[in-house]
Amino acid sequence: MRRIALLTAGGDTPALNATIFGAVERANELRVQVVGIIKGFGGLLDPNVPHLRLNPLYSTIPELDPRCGGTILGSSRTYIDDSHAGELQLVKKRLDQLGIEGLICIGGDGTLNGMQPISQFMPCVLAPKTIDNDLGLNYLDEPNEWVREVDPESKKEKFRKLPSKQDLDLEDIVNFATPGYATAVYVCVQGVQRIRTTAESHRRIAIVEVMGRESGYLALGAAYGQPDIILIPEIPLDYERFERRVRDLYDAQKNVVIVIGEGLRDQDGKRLGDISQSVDPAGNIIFSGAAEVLQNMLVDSMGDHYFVSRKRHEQAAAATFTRKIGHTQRGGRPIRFDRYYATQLGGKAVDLLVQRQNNYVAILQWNEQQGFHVSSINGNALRDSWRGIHPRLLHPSFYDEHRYQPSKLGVNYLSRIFDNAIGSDDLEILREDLFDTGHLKSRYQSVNVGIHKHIRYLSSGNEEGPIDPF
Ligand SMILES: Nc1ncnc2c1ncn2[C@@H]1O[C@H](COP(=O)(O)OP(=O)(O)OP(=O)(O)O)[C@@H](O)[C@H]1O
Ligand SMILES: O=P(O)(O)OC[C@H]1O[C@](O)(CO)[C@@H](O)[C@@H]1O
Repeated sequence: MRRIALLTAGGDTPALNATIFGAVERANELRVQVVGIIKGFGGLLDPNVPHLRLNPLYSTIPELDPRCGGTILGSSRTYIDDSHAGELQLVKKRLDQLGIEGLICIGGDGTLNGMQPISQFMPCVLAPKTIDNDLGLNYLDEPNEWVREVDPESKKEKFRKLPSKQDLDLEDIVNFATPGYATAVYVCVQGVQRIRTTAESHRRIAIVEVMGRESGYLALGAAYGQPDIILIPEIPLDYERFERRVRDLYDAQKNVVIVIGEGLRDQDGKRLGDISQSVDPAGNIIFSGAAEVLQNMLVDSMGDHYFVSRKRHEQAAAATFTRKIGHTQRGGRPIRFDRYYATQLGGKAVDLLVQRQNNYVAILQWNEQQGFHVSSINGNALRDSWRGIHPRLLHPSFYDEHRYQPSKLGVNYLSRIFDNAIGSDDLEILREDLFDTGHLKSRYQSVNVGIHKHIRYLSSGNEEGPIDPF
């Protein structure tokens, strides 16, 4: 393979540039040219196909820094409709015009779905990324535990995961952790710790919402910040029991810190934050505040009287507050775990592609004997009976729903990832860089400005035949 393309799709993560870097460095060694496609699958749907050379003369462009968060290629959730034959034909034609022989998509479960139709006409490999840590399987048989149902009201097709049929063994997990997850947890933990001391001082109940639309991995990881209660999307909220626990904790310690995953559901399976019906281009529902809904429930059921009787607050509303860690989870410098394994997974994706392992996924595995190591799996192994790929849900054995905390196995899982996740340079950068006086004197230099100068468009080449971007 002489020339490959690479794109990043879905929500960004702090480790995307590290994955791109790993892929480009490996391509340099193998003398493979790498073309970056701008803004995910959207770049392939755009008739101009904005793209850039990532390694002219087999040397990586200086703008590609594995220590910088985000993606220099930009990302989108633009949907390629494979039922629209003409759309796929256009994508094929455009990739052919660029002389592309294989495609690496860096993304999560959605991106792997989006890659499927393209892999019908061109070798494709997925390099994993997602802060949600939901790309992969708890065990190989898991795709067979999804069932298809038709919603009686909307008549729309829905997929539901049946209860796990298998106990979990950490060594069975397919893709133990995904680049982006560790840094996002690092940010959540710092957020929870900072919220705690102010909740303590002001005798308040804090509800901290973290991302993870389907899966509770981020909420579970936030346990390092020692919240009192963790609520995850996989376990429907038993409100009465939860409220009793909140009262007990508040009586004892005059403050409570609660972490909730944004996709938290009630007993009827309805998501608390799902109060708007809007969806993004990938079809994901845009959530609008599970934390606020939970706060309102506490305000209503505990009432002002509860807080007044304890001489702590005049009103329940003033005694409770919500904070979303929000997009800070997705941004900034990746910590060592992410940098190191993202780079390796990028390199592995190039190896798989040049070996023409079509529709393969580069994965990060863990076992007692080897520790973490990169490996691969055929994308078909992640597909259900209807050929769809689903987000990996947090296995119930990772969570102790009675204590609202990680279970023993959950602690074991997290400690494999986080025991050694931070490098000394991650700490040193704080001391050296955060209060650099230079930051006060110079404006932020966006990498987009430099990258923009490299971007080329298909329309500037010969539309009829292959163009040579190199
Ligand atoms: N079922 C699907 N079929 C075709 N394309 C899909 C499908 N699901 C998602 N995609 C496309 O894949 C891309 C990424 O999807 P999505 O936004 O769900 O993110 P992701 O890859 O799951 O990563 P993350 O969860 O970290 O955001 C989008 O461009 C989206 O349109
Ligand atoms: O950046 P957006 O489009 O608001 O997406 C937010 C979503 O992206 C993710 O970070 C990754 O899919 C989710 O955890 C979150 O729900």
